[in-house]
Amino acid sequence: MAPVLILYYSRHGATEQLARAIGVGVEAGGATAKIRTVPPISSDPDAEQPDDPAVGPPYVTLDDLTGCSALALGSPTRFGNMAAPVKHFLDSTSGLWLNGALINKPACVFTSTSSMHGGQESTLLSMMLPLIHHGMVIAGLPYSEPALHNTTTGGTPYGVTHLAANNVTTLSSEEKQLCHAQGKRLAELAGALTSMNIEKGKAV
Ligand SMILES: Cc1cc2nc3c(=O)[nH]c(=O)nc-3n(C[C@H](O)[C@H](O)[C@H](O)COP(=O)(O)O)c2cc1C
Repeated sequence: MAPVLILYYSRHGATEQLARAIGVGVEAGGATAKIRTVPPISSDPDAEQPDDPAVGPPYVTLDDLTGCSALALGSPTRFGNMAAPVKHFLDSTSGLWLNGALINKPACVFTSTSSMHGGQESTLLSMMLPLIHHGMVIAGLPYSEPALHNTTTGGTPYGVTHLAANNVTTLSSEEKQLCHAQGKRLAELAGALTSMNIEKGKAV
């Protein structure tokens, strides 16, 4: 099966921690986790895309999206919404939309906030919208996951989250459990949907 793409933007490392923990769950679900990031946006409209980061995952390409069996998409919360670099990348995917390249692939979303009620769910919901336009199948987290009931930090049925209170990027035990569950669920859904081989069609 094609790899599960885990794509995120992270300025201070919290969203990256979620991405890596989801990757552990993906591998536990029998798939390969391919972790990628997006470049920051420059205020100079003529700026070239920077070289891949010296440390950490390389920048995503459109081929990474076309070639994945599933997508986990992560962003820090910025004013209750996804960060601009993530939206900027999504806005470059209209060619994939035209070709129906992502139709019927499962996807999940994840985010980090610095405050408990700072907009985790609104960010997650806003990140789902472009993926729904692409025809992806959104996978949240079911309440059969005990950590969803017990968490006093992050974790929502809309997708996994981290509460980075005081800028602490380390995941709580519940956040980690939910990341593993989310990654495993995504990998298993990718396997099931891939083997069903549903006809995809094109957007237009
Ligand atoms: C411009 C900006 C807007 C932000 N907006 C919110 C917000 O609406 N709610 C919130 O709780 N935190 C907000 N934060 C804090 C980040 O979401 C939080 O620090 C997050 O954990 C950063 O993730 P990262 O470590 O992956 O970069 C904001 C940060 C910045 C820089």
